[in-house]
Amino acid sequence: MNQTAVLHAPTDWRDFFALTKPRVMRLVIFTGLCGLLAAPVAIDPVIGFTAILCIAMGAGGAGALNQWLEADLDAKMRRTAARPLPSGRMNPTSARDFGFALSGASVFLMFFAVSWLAAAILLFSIFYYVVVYTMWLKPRTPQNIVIGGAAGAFPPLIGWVAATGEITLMPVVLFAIIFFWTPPHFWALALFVRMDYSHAGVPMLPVVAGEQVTRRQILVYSVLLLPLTVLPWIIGGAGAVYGVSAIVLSLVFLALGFRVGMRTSVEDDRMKPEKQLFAWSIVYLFALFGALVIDRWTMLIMAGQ
Ligand code: HEM
Ligand SMILES: CC(C)=CCC/C(C)=C/CC/C(C)=C/COP(=O)(O)OP(=O)(O)O
Repeated sequence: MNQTAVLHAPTDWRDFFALTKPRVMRLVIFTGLCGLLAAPVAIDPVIGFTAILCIAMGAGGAGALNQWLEADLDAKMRRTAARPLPSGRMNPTSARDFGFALSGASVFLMFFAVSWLAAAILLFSIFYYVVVYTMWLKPRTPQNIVIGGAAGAFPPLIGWVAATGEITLMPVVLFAIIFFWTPPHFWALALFVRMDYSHAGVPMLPVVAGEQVTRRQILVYSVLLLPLTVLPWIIGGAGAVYGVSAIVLSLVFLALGFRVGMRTSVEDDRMKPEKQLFAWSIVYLFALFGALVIDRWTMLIMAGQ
C-alpha cells in the first residue's frame, strides 16, 4: 500500500489506543490508584472509580498530544518510528483532536464528579507534560526529565486529593518519591538508546554530558531514593509493612544503581546492567506503591474495621 492509501484508510482503534502510551500509563494509573487507596479515608467507590478513570483519560490524552507534537521527532528514532503518526497510519489532526478531547473530558469529569482541586492538579499535570516538558524543556536542556519529570509525579497526589479533598505532607512525599525516581528510571534507558537521541538531536544527558556524568547522576538519585521512600513510615503516614518493603526494594535499587553508576562501558557493550536497572525501576515502583496499599489494608484489618 502506498503512503496516500495508508493516510486515507480509516484509523484502527488500536492506533488511537497506542496514542495514549498504554504501557507507560499503566504505572501512572496504578500510582494514582494507590494514592487514592492509601489515603486515610473511606472513599465512595463510584467517586473513586471516576477519579481513576479521569487520571487514565488525562494521562492518555496528554500522551496523544505529546505524540502529535513529536511526530517528526519520533520518525527519527528507531524506538518510536512505528508509532501511528510517524508511520503514516494516522492523520495528525485526528491525533490532535483525540488528545484535546480526552484531556478536556478528563478535567471536566473530575471537576463535576470529584473535586475542583483534583481537577485543577490534573489540568496542571497535563499542561506540564505537554507544554512544559514536551514543548519547552525536552528540546532545550539535559535537565529536561528532572524538571519535566514532575508531570509524572502528580497522579498519586491527585488520587489522594480525590479521596481526602486536601493536600497534606504524605501526598507531597509520594510526589517526591516519583520525582526522584524518574531520573534513574529514564537515564538507565537513555544510556542504552542514546544513539537514537543523538541522531534525533534531543539533548538528553548521555548525549550532552556523556556517559560517565549520567552514571554518576543515576547513582546520586538512587542513593536519595532510600531515605525518601522510608519517609512515609517515619512521618507516620504508613506502617512497618510499607517501611520494611521500602527498605528492601530501595536497597535492591541502590545495588543496581551502584553497579550502573560505577561502571565504565566498553566497546560492543550490551548494557545489561543498565537494562536491568531500567526493568527494575518499573517493578520497583509497582511494588513500592502496592506495599503502601497493602500496609493500609493490614492496619485496617488489625484495627478490626
Ligand atoms: C519525564 C519523565 C519520564 C520519561 C522521560 C520517561 C521515559 C520513558 C521511556 C522513553 C520509556 C520507553 C517506553 C517506550 O518506548 O514506549 C519508558 C518506559 C516506561 N516508563 Fe517512563 N518515563 C518517565 C516517567 C515515567 C513515570 C512517571 C512513570 C510511571 C509512574 C513511567 C513508567 C514507565 C513504564 C511502566 C515504562 C515501561 C513501558 C513498557 O513496558 O514498554 N515513566 N519511560
Ligand atoms: C496525569 C498525567 C497528565 C500524567 C502524565 C504522566 C506522565 C507525564 C508520564 C510521563 C511518562 C512518559 C510517557 C514519558 C515519556 O517521555 P517522552 O515523551 O520523552 O517519551 P517518548 O520519547 O517515548 O515519546
